[in-house]
Amino acid sequence: MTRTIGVSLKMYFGHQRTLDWCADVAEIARRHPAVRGGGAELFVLPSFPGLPPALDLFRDTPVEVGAQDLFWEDHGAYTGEVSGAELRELGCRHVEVGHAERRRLFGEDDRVVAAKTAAALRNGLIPVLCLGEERAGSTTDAVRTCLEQLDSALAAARAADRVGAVVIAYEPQWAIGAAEPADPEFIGAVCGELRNALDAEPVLAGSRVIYGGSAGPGLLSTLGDAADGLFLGRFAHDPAALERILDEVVALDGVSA
Ligand SMILES: O=C(CO)COP(=O)(O)O
Repeated sequence: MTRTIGVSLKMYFGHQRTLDWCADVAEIARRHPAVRGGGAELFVLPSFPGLPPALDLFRDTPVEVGAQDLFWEDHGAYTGEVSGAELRELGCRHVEVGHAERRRLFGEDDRVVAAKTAAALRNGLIPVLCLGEERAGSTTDAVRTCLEQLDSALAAARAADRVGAVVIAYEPQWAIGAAEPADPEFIGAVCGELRNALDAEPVLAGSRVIYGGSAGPGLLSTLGDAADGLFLGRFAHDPAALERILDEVVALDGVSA
């Protein structure tokens, strides 16, 4: 199976460090068997100014580049915003929508998330749709929250008849920025239910369910096939850590082959 491995650099790095990190990851991607053999699909989300140089640095690799946010309109008097149309024109493939930090710090609510998801799909971008419960609780509660968020996030795209493949990043909010990820069994149970929901809808064919929230080396091996991959933050800042995760993809492929 192909594993989807995404990295959001959030606002951690300055410009030069972003370029150095992308150059190191491009070098790993050019030679790593997980990427060369198609076992891992890698996408990277730098800050907006990092997009054009990152697209250049990854040009001769299969690594996809995307943005951490977009505006819900495509053109106009929206000072400071960046449209999905421009991201697509640049060559972006993915765009993140609904991250817990945007909800908490920038007041993005379900309506905004739905409008941005529709804008992504309308512009041919794959939304990396972040879903997750605020507080740790039962898997039943987590699944219910995620399914409600998924339904609400897709509402505007459905109304416009523009639903397509998405990457769902299941990110329990309480596990973001923590020392450890959520319990692998818990992750597997929630991702499994999200997978069932996606499989029930042919318009969502090709969608992926990946896990984020203090994910790092070692987690993928434990999860096995319970998730389609990982959405990484801090624990991918060292390119060597990302390489170890790609090594895990190779080992898992060996196991399931
Ligand atoms: O929010 C995340 C990815 O977007 C996860 O971040 P951390 O892995 O740093 O907790």
